Amino acid sequence: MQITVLDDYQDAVRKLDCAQQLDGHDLKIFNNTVKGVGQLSVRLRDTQALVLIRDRTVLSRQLLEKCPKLQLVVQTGRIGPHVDVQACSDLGIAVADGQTDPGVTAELTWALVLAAMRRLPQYVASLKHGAWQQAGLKSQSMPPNFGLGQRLAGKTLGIWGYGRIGQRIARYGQAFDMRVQVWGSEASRTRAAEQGLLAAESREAFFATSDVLSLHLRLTDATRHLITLADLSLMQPTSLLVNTARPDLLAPDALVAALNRGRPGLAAVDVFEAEPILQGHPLLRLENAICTPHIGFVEQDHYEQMFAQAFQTIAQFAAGDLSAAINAGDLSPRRP
Ligand SMILES: NC(=O)C1=CN([C@@H]2O[C@H](COP(=O)(O)OP(=O)(O)OC[C@H]3O[C@@H](n4cnc5c(N)ncnc54)[C@H](O)[C@@H]3O)[C@@H](O)[C@H]2O)C=CC1
Ligand SMILES: O=CC(=O)O
Repeated sequence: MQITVLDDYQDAVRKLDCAQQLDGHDLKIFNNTVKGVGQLSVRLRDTQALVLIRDRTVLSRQLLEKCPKLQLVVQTGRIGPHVDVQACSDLGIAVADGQTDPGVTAELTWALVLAAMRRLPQYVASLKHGAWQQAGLKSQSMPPNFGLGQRLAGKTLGIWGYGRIGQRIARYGQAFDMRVQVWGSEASRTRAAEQGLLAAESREAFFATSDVLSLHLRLTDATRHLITLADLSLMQPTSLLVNTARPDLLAPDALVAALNRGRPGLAAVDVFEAEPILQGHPLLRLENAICTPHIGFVEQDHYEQMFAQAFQTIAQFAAGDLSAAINAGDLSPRRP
């Protein structure tokens, strides 16, 4: 089979042990992202199995119709709205997705929380420049007391999106002796209350009382631009907003505007509207924002797990086994 891996922007796949599973197949790996249907269809003209990393490539009906040999789409992680599964089914293309480990993103989220609350990037940078600023960082561009950092114990952690990752975040928050509160659907709040957490009384109270507010919603039509500047403006000047979920959960430009107003006082962000983030993006310039290059899922063992699962699905498919396809029962008979 000709197997194409799109968006391997970290050039990771060739280095993985599990890539050996694809020996004997014609493997094409692209580590630059192209978005136009025209360019992508040229790239995918002879592809029979396609491996997608995250949701950078939109597989629209228009594109899929221009991929005459495509038989299988495999996502490393959950399929999202970027894949038109109905169009795949209509065209006889099997679609399979995989599990990511929620703990991997939860750990990165906590790395960001600790780094932001204790001002690690600033302390590390200042020490590298020869300054031993043990009594607090001093910089004209920082608000008063910014450089002293804040402890977690006794503070309130707010979680919106009490799913796989959100529930890990809650457990780790309890381990730091934080008061954990959940906002979101009635079901999420009920589940949180059953598990001994607090269910926030209102959206306003949730934003106003969370010292660390972490987003773990999925991006859907219902959650797109759900969080507004008005919500963020309710946060305290000492509070931290963390987004390792999706950028479009927030209204466009709301976070930068809110940080510029000092409410919340801090942000930690792993996901951006345009990735790679454009140099000169305001979030990269703001002293009170920590940014990482979408590495919530990036970790050695996790890469092996995600790709091993994807490559196993391809090997099964090549052997005629369709059991991993989420649309197996719905496939048009035009393709095997
Ligand atoms: N930074 C990174 O590398 C990674 C980011 N992610 C992102 O983390 C987020 C969470 O992922 P998981 O925990 O695996 O997802 P999940 O599906 O287990 O949980 C998502 C939560 O969103 C809630 N939700 C969905 N629609 C909602 C709505 N209309 N209103 C209120 N709540 C709603 C669900 O009830 C659920 O509690 C996703 O956005 C995912 O894309 C996931 C893995 C890695
Ligand atoms: O951002 C990564 C994901 O799995 O979602």
